Amino acid sequence: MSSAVKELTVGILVVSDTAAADHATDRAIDTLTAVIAEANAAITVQGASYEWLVEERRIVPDDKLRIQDKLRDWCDSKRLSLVVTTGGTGFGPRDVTPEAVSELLEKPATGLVHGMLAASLKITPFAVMSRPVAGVRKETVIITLPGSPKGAKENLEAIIKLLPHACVQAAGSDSRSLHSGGTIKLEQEAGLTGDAVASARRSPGQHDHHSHLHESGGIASDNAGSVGHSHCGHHAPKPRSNELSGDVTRRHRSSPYPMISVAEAHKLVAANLPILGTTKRKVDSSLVGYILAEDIVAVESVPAFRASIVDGYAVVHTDGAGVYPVTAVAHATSTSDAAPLAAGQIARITTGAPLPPGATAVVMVEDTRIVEKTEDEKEELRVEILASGLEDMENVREVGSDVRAGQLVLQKGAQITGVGGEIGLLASVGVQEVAVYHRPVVGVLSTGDEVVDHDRPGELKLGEVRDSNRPALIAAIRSRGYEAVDLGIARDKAETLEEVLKGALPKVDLLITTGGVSMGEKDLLKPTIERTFTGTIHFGRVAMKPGKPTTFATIPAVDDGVGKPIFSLPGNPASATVTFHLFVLPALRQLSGHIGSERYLPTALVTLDHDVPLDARPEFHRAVVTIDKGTLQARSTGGQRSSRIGSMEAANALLCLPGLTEVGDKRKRIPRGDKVAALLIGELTMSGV
Ligand SMILES: Nc1nc2c(c(=O)[nH]1)N[C@H]1C(S)=C(S)[C@@H](COP(=O)(O)OP(=O)(O)OC[C@H]3O[C@@H](n4cnc5c(N)ncnc54)[C@H](O)[C@@H]3O)O[C@H]1N2
Ligand code: MOO
Ligand SMILES: [Mg+2]
Repeated sequence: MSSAVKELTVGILVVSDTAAADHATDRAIDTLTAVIAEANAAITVQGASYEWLVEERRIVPDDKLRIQDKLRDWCDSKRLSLVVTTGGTGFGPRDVTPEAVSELLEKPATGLVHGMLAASLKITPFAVMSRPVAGVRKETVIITLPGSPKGAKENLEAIIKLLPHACVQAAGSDSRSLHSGGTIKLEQEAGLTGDAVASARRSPGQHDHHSHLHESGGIASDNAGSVGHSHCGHHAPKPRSNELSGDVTRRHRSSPYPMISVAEAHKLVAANLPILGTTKRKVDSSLVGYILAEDIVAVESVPAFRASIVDGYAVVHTDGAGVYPVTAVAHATSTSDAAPLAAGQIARITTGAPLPPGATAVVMVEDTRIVEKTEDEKEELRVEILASGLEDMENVREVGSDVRAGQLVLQKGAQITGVGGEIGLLASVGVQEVAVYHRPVVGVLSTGDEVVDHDRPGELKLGEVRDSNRPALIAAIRSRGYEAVDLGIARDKAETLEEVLKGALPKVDLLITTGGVSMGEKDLLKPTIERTFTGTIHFGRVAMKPGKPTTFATIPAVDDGVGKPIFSLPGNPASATVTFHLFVLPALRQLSGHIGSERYLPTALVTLDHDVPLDARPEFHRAVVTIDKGTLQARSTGGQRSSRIGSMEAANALLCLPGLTEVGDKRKRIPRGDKVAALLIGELTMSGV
């Protein structure tokens, strides 16, 4: 495959004892990756277009041999175009980077050193305390940057515009290190920790994420970017996934997807969902779950007439206590001209009935006594009013006293709940149709040669697995009021997957697939999304258990439609259901009009009924939360292995447990009685019921 844009591959080597001991302390990789990504716009050298591609990131201690080892690998074997080191350039006894680099350089590049120093001196006189070196080894340009992310950034920015020229020259015109866009390097290798440092390819303006295993597994606060189409004029990143060729020796041996935190994943989802349109719907029970796309004002007043609040007698309130003739009867039916009431008269009236003209209050029947009846005893002729000191309009609902015509009754963004209040309100004020946000239609696809329909008769053959993900997810989707389209099972063949996705995408607003997202050679989803559908994979690994390979991608809009979000969830059944509740449900809620933190399921602090062990990764531990004398008590559902769908049985909460890396290895369990945050995924029940 050839392309006009050639790649200049980059390695970032952080030299720091501190960062090597705890990768979480490193900020340089993110900073430098961002500088490089920003420099990517329109690089041309001798008429050819290039782009930077950060292919290696590594953290090593201040150790000359370790530094040199990496440099030899990156320059001699991997033939990267550029290596930037950061750290170890000071005067301290452990600062050895310039020495380590100098010994390996074949050609020094004093000009680059001058450029960096001159730029730094403009900012701080302390630049003289830095000892940068730069030069060429084989086809690779190497530069050393100071250790502080700020200093490293300033130095790199000072020379980055010139570096493409230096790299192209160092490589020779058709060097093997200038890869055509779209090719994958076979030599790509694992990061030092696998998780902590992974290579990523990003286009300018896109965020880059490397591991933050220490970050909380909790829910992102609502500071996501604007919601819109996924391709906002940026060109898509180059595919990172395995090739579709099926050649097992060409697959990755470490995941090319950076491990990001749950909070980062939430932000990426929120920022990359499309906006679905609005639609008009009748006010009836089918409106439950929809979110209003307009402010609603009352068409009519409630009550529409002056109405009695009680059963009793309409009176002129100034008449006071005494015996009065009953001159009329007012029932709660539609009557035209009711007979007017004069002072000294009363009229029998029922709750909700219109007050006769002239009446100014109603006395409850309990506060009256019959004085005289008709001969057949069917009607009352005279009644004694026992109550005195009545107020004007006592026991009367004035016209519009509940809601006035024209009054705002529901605001745009309000959800029509199954509790009934909103539908009742709309119905009462004469609103018969409302504009609501479209509710996403969700396609659910299982993948895997081993997966068979759950209701297939007969025994399972060796290796076969009944499809539990599809029925479980479809049930979860429908129970939340969204339409689910059952897309069946796709076999592990690139063409099949492609065909199924092509057929399904136009029919759905969001697609969920399960299986085939990890490291197996039959894990075809990521390459199919990236290569066949030119989709963008926003993340392909999340620091969480279960659900590590959770993948979120968007496929660009075709014609004048909107882009389609795809969640490729892990095949393991507990992983699929947990990640559905954690990521997909908030996405569905956002698509259907929930804004801000409302898109997330609620969380509450719950008290542990027993000790809970911690995992290395932040864990979403399935639990049953019950209300016990007003407090929330949590009990684990037992074995939490990702394959065990039984861990979701009866679960109504996911305990958000920190990873061991976050709490320090000493605290291996959270003791009984401690409170932890729990994501409430189901209804709460009373304990002992
Ligand atoms: N070398 C590595 N292997 C694995 C890693 C890793 O990081 N490196 N991650 C593991 C984790 S964590 C998970 S989770 C799984 C995810 O696997 P995939 O998403 O690729 O899913 P499959 O390989 O297709 O299947 C996994 C498992 O789930 C069963 N499955 C699949 N679909 C269904 C279904 N619809 N209903 C019921 N069960 C299903 C399937 O038979 C497998 O047993 O990868 C680990 N591997
Ligand atoms: O992340 Mo996987 O879902 O633990 O088994
Ligand atoms: Mg797999």
